Amino acid sequence: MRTTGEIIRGEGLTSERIVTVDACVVGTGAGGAPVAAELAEAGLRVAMLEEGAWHDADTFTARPRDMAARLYRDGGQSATIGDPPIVLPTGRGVGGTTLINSGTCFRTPAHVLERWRTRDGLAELTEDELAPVFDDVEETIGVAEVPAELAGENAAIVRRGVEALGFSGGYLRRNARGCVGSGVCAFGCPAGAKQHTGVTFVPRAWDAGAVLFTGARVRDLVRRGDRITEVVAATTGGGTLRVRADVVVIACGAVGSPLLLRRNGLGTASGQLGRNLSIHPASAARARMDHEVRMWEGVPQSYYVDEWAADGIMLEGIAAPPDQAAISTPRTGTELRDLMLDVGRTATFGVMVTDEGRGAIHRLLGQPVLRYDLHRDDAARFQRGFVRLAEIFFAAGAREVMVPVDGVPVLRDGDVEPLRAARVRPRDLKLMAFHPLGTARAGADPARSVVDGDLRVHGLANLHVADGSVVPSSPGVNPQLTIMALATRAARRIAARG
Ligand SMILES: Cc1cc2nc3c(=O)[nH]c(=O)nc-3n(C[C@H](O)[C@H](O)[C@H](O)COP(=O)(O)OP(=O)(O)OC[C@H]3O[C@@H](n4cnc5c(N)ncnc54)[C@H](O)[C@@H]3O)c2cc1C
Repeated sequence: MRTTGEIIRGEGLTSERIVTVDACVVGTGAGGAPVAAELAEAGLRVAMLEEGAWHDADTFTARPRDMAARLYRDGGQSATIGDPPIVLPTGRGVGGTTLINSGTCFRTPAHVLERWRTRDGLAELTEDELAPVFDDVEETIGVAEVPAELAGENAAIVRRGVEALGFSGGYLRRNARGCVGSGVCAFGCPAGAKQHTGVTFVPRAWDAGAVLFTGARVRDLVRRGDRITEVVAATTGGGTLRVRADVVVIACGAVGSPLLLRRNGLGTASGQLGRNLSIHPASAARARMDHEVRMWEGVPQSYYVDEWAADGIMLEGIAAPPDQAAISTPRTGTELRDLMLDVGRTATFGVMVTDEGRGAIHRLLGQPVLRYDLHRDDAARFQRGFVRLAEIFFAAGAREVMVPVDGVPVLRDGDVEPLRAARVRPRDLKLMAFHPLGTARAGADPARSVVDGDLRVHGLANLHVADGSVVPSSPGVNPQLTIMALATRAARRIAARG
């Protein structure tokens, strides 16, 4: 497989350019790139349009403050408004958010597929139907379990606690061939190990003749009857790119796709476009240990605890280099200074919740606005998750545990009662989220969903959406494999229809 192919950069497109292809795929993240690869390999002439740039791994500095501005939309500062406000970063570049994600890979759980079949009428999404698709996706992106020696002491601490208490946990499966544990997955893998879609599916598409346009922000979708005839993008060079195609696939992510469709008056019939936003809200607790942890050494997200997955609570590794840890620690002044002086002996671990709450996406003054209020049942899940995580840390020998919950003191001497007894409201929590989903959800009923089971927009013959926005409900696990599998399956169905 090639690692580079034909890139037409938007900076060089300063006037109008018209391109005619069989298929136009907008966005090169977890959804778009697999579609482009599949359609090109099926013999279609494919154009990939990506708003962001192509980034070579050898330009990645491993310094969060350099890389966030380069690889994230809005420098990683995007957030929801609501109770509480939640930081919700996404990637921008060839590879989309897979370029800066942690590389964790879970298949869609069976009970989630069952829900999509019964609630959403997606009868064909069975484990048997999807198993070969997952196999193919995992082979393309090189999914394998993290070896213990790369997992780092941060994960080893939690593993010791989990084993002492008899809970269920394990090393995560990830897409990082030749990982050396650089510890900065979220800021562009400097070893080039992470197998994001820009270095896996995009080269597959290139090998089959596809062309990639970068710096091309799609704004308009020209409609004739029930078909989209032209995709129009503004280029970074100030030009206009017009792509005429028989098949159009929108894969701008769960924020970008509903906004693009709504701007063009498409997919709005059910009233569901832009609604049903789920985000898997997440947070992290810190533990001060008596020994050196150096949490930034090894794979930051290498271990998980799924003992309470049925209750919608997953614990997953999260760790950061010291500068990033300083930014993300919800403390100030001398308290922050003291914590940072001890950062070498600090362990962190995350709590992620399968959310009941749902948000919505709007556009205001040209900017996306995400409204999301944490459901009180989800606040209770965080409380239960933090109690369990604190118990795990104490079982592993933690001196003290800090949870990002207003009003809860630092926990000491193995005593989690101050946290268990607290009345935790949504506004008391400091949260982040990494998995926007559901804003153009798939379903059999056009009155309740935006796309059908083949990810085609209801009522339109050749317009598809293939990204996180089509995921019908919060899957409870990190979603990249789900998105890649749904996109791959949809592309195969498009190609088979001819
Ligand atoms: C820090 C972080 C860590 C994560 N870790 C994991 C993990 O370990 N495992 C996991 O499963 N998931 C993880 N995720 C989430 C996962 O990466 C995303 O769910 C997934 O990439 C979403 O895929 P997508 O196709 O919906 O969107 P994206 O991957 O975001 O791709 C959308 C692409 O469309 C482009 N685009 C947008 N608008 C336009 C436009 N108008 N014109 C042209 N192009 C456009 C964007 O620039 C972007 O490249 C993580 C996310 C973050 C932020």
